[in-house]
Amino acid sequence: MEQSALWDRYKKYLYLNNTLGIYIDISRMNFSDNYFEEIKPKIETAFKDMESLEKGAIANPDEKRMVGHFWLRNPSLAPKPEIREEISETILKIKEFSSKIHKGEILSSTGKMFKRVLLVGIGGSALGPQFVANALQDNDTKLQISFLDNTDPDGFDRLFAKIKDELDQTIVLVISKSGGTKETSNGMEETKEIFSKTNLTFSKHFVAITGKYSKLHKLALQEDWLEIFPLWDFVGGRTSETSAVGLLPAALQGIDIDELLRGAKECDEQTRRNDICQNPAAILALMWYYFTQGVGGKEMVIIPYNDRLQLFSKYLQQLIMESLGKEKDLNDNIVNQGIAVYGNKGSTDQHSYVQQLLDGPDNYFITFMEVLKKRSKTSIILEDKVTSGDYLHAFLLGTRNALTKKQKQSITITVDEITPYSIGVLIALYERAVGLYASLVNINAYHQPSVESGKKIATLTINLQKDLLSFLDNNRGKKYTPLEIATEIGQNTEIETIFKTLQHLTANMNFNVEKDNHEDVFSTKYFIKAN
Ligand SMILES: O=P(O)(O)OC[C@H]1O[C@](O)(CO)[C@@H](O)[C@@H]1O
Repeated sequence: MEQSALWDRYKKYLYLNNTLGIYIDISRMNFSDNYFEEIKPKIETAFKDMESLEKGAIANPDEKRMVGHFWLRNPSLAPKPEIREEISETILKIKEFSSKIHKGEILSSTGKMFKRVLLVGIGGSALGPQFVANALQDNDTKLQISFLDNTDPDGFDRLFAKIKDELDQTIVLVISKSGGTKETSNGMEETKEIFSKTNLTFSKHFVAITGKYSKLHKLALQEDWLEIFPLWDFVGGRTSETSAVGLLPAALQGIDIDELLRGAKECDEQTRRNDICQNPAAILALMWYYFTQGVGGKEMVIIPYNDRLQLFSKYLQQLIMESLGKEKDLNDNIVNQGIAVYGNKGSTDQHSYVQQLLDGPDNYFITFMEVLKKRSKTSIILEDKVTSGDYLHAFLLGTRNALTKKQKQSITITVDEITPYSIGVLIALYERAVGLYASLVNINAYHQPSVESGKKIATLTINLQKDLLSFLDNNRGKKYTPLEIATEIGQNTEIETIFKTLQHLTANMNFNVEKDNHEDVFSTKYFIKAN
């Protein structure tokens, strides 16, 4: 398309909202001029689905629960008075608690002011807080934040070494909606251990954010933790950033959570509109739908030209892929829906995978994210009339044009600046776009039926490890090949798992499993020395 025709298309389709401080340019997606008209009946059904969701319909049939993350930023919309009260009370409690921490009215177990937050959580219980911290935390932050979002022992050690001198001034947020996620409970136990090794009373540092009556809730009550904040059934992990999951860590860091909530609330108001061209979430969802033809199997590359948005793609990866990656549609047909999400930041990505985007397979569309205000002070002039921010701007336009020249499609989202408000807007925008897209392709965006399968197999592996350790322990001094062990414990079909578990055990020192090296790795014998 000629440059002048592109400009006409740009003007025709630019979504611009001064209240939200956002522009969405879809002119470089190749939909036809009658696309919105043709798709109207479908998106109108999606609008209706969303409306009933907001009114409290059971939108998650297998889990039999409501989906109400929108109520978190506008409690008056919640369908029941007790929900409204609980949401408002929790926001108040978060603010009061954080203010007491900041003023030193709540002190650590050693009577010191808290300086650090350690967040222990995974998936939706960490990705939002990580994204928001990276976007909004500055040097004047009230409390520095770190994260444990895995069950990697080396990861634990590295982080504990980093914060060990300030452990007595660290507040630990253990976040788990279900209260039973293994990675999180392992992180919690390892953190407790570090506290007790340092002779600190952990309970005076630990705060739980979890569902009522969950295992974690009971434990926090029983061990008399510093505080407990609620999570509700109607908030899914990946849409929990505007619940205590996101608000408490943000408030502790000194981020203005009222502004974050206001951004999300005002974005919800705009994305509730039934006119496609006035609804930024509908515009996004319809672009995704246009590109995937409603059958998925494509890639969405998110490239923000701003370091603060670097974790946005990681955050969206869960929001989009856990919501839209589904085997079956709502009528039980096998559809294998999904859009793969990846990205990092510009212009860094220009020096990484953009080469493939330009020359490789044509199975993706890009969302460029532009932030108009590059800095809060004036910049040095690097060369005649040019600053570093001008280069950031130029690289975005350069890459975008280079891709257009190669017939690659892209959306560009522009925000005025990165503030708690604009971050709230972006979160609500994508939450709603995901919901609308799910309706368009007739899937349930609010369950994750298959994530359990990996967890179940992990449990079987752990049980197998226990069995083989008991066997070696009961036969100390005797040496066995993996196959002999498998036969002895009656698990011949699990030979590969047994082989890999033996390799894992001998590489670690915990249970004294040793091996006699043999040149045929499968004939190597394993044993525990006799006492
Ligand atoms: O907050 P929880 O219950 O610990 O769950 C953590 C994450 O695990 C999942 O349930 C699935 O892996 C995610 O949906 C969720 O965000």
